Amino acid sequence: MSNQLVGSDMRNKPFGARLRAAMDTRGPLCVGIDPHQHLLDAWGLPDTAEGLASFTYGVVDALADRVAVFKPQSAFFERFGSAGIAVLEQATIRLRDAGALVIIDAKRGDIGSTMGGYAAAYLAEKGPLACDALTVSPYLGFGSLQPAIDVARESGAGLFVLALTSNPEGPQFQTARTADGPTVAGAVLDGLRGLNADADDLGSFGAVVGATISSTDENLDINGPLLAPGLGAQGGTAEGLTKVFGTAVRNVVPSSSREILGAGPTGLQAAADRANDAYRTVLGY
Ligand SMILES: O=c1ccn([C@@H]2O[C@H](COP(=O)(O)O)[C@@H](O)[C@H]2O)c(=O)[nH]1
Repeated sequence: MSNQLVGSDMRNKPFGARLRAAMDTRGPLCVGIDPHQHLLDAWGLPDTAEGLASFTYGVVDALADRVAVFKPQSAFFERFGSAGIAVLEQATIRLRDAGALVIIDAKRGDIGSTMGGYAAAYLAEKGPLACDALTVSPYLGFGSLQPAIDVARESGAGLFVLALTSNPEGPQFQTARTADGPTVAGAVLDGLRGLNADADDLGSFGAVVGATISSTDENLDINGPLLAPGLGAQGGTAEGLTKVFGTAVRNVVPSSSREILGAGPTGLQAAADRANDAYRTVLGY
């Protein structure tokens, strides 16, 4: 597989352009790296920072040059304190060096001045956990994300803002109406549409929309990527993506963690290739 698609020649392009190029070349699959305790057990690894490292680097070595996008789940690295964060840091560097894109799933969200701290850690070009994109939470107000938006624009990174999450509790807040009329999710999508208005093909500011939501009346045409977790273990299917995303389906980044990781170290490549083929067909790659 080629390492060139998002390699050094593309690092100066905005996240959206790099994402489109990576998905065009390697297929749309995003592999979630979620080292659950039960998966460490299943892989015959101890529930320690060393076990975490073997698991994570096993995924990196098997898939870094054949999958376009990876989404490490920060919670499972934080579980091991600084030693776990060091593994996340190393894995991110190795994946990016192999030409893959890394979305760190940390769902950060705070008052604007504090968002600047998160942006410096994850989104600034030389940040200690510099990645291609970060998941963020808009529940302190869409405007509270501005410092992260500013840093992302400057460094060419991207953001994925929670809109319609895959968990059954999500609608309690996300489908509630704001004082201005749209739902909370609708207001998030409107904000993203504005941020991506000038982007050529795919903007760098995406939404998280679960593959499990079955359908929505919200307008998902935001000229930006739509990160779709919830596939496999949570019940979402490749075929169901067309129903959820309609005309925006080509901008979907289908993300699957346990379904792929559960194949074990020797089954990873076949599981990823199988999933990628299924998503290629449905998303039109
Ligand atoms: O709405 C959301 C947002 C994020 N996630 C995260 O994605 C993975 C899903 O893991 P699976 O094993 O493929 O179910 C996990 O890290 C979640 O925190 C989500 O599921 N839904």
